Amino acid sequence: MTADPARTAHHGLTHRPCASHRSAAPAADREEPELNRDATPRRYLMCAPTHFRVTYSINPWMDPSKPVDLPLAQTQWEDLRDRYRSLGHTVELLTPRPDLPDMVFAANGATVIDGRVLGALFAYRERFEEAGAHRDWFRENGFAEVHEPEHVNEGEGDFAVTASYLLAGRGFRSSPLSHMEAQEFFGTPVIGLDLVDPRYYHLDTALCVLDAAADEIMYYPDAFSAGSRAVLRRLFPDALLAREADAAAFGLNSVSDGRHVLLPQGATGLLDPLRDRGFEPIPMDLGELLKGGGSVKCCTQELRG
Ligand SMILES: CN(C)C(=N)NCCC[C@H](N)C(=O)O
Repeated sequence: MTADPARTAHHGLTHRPCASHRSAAPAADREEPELNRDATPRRYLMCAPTHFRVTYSINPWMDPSKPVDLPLAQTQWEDLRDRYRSLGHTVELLTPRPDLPDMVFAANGATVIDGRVLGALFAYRERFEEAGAHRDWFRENGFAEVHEPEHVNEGEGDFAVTASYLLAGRGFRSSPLSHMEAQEFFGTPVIGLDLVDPRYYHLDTALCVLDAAADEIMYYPDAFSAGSRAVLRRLFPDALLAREADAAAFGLNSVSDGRHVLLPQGATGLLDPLRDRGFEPIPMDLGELLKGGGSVKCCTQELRG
């Protein structure tokens, strides 16, 4: 495989001191990173895992032979919801449906920018009806413009919003045609990114927006084609690059409010790099939801504007 210069030159992290360098310093000399980031209040849409189960497999993480501990899934999900609220964010709730076991992954149901809603069209029959439940929720909750899409897109699973771009994944779920549809609808330049590893089947398993206003992201380079990696390097030269172990722990499936980064607890290698940039990482245990192939971000749809 061709070496990726951004990755090899910095031990997996671009333009920041490596975590292991910091911890090697004597305690007295160690500089504590400054927390210089501002959180902005967010509004999120979530759906309780009341009917969550793994009875089919539509991604490599789902194994129907592994039982889900539903009470534990519920507790983990409530911890996430309560954490958002304790940080000052608003959490809206979508009513779970017994026939839609993946509905807890609310990020996939739509993409909202400036109060305008681009609905989802799911790739798999098993999730098809979630899209209508989302659209109904938006209509009932005062969102005037709700677009029913023509092309397959799995909401924020494959769309990530920064100030300058709508980053759009393709390869496993969302159709490239949905990228043009989103660009037309939102009037935001879409950057299409090819996902090449089935474990990272949605963009939000491989890339996370840390500070939308500053176009600051983190991502796992190997989840993308060579051309898409080049595009990401060009547009985001200061991005935090995640290592394999943290990507495999779903570390890119995180949610940032500009200061706090709620991330799956197994992604320990991201903690120091995030702190070095002035973020406050908050590890969350969503182990039961991981059995469905999702974590923090998958459970969280952001209602922008
Ligand atoms: C962002 N990710 C990864 C998500 N936003 N969603 C998780 C979807 C999981 C579901 N079983 C599926 O395979 O569709």
